[in-house]
Amino acid sequence: MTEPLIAVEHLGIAFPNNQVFEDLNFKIDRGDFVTVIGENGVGKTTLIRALLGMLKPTSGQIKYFPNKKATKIGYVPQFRNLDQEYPLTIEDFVGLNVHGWLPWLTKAEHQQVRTAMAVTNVKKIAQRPLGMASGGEKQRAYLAQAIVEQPKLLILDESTASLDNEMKYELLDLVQNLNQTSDITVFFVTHDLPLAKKYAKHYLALRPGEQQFGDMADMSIEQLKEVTNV
Ligand SMILES: Nc1ncnc2c1ncn2[C@@H]1O[C@H](COP(=O)(O)OP(=O)(O)OP(=O)(O)O)[C@@H](O)[C@H]1O
Repeated sequence: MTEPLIAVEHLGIAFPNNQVFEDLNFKIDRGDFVTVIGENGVGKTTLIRALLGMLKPTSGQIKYFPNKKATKIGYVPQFRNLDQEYPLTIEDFVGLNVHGWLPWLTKAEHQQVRTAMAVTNVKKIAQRPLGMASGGEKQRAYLAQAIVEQPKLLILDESTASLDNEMKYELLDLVQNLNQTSDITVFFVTHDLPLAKKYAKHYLALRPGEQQFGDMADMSIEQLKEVTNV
């Protein structure tokens, strides 16, 4: 049996007076494209924070293969409009996620930034201040920033919410391309079931106190709705 990228085993997470997860179990295989669906407040963001190592489980564990350090994670947040005055260019913004030894970017690191911009289709607008970019361009810049250090896992946290249809599909086409060509495993949190159905290979449906993990091919959109509604 091949090793997964991440295994979540008997995970429990509790806040004061709120047990979000009690016994959550699933695996993310290398190369997978997993969508996470569930009602508001069921714990999707909490799960992301735990995967990123920002929240300590109250029980159970998250195992990273071969180890946590080698399992670099890129993160694309939900779209929020940045101020037009936001001064950094798209190229500067993507470069923020390069953590080299020197305080400035080396030639190789500049090349890394250019590669990330090329595959996310923002290279032509590299010198545009990020605040002046359109919604879709901003999300593509976030995607470029998330992949610039070649993560193994890319987490999309409702990254397509508030984008219009064309931009949503454009962003997810790029993500699918990265998934298929660059050894990037995708963990996509969304409320958009048609989008999840089109791109994901597996789904993780969260409900209070239970979860269901399965093949997306086996599920219709109606069935996806059923497994997430309480
Ligand atoms: N730091 C915290 N302290 C206390 N309770 C919290 C904290 N963070 C989240 N919660 C609670 O944990 C539960 C899960 O929240 P979470 O944000 O993970 O849900 P979600 O599925 O991402 O929701 P949404 O779809 O609305 O984004 C909620 O009841 C929330 O109020």
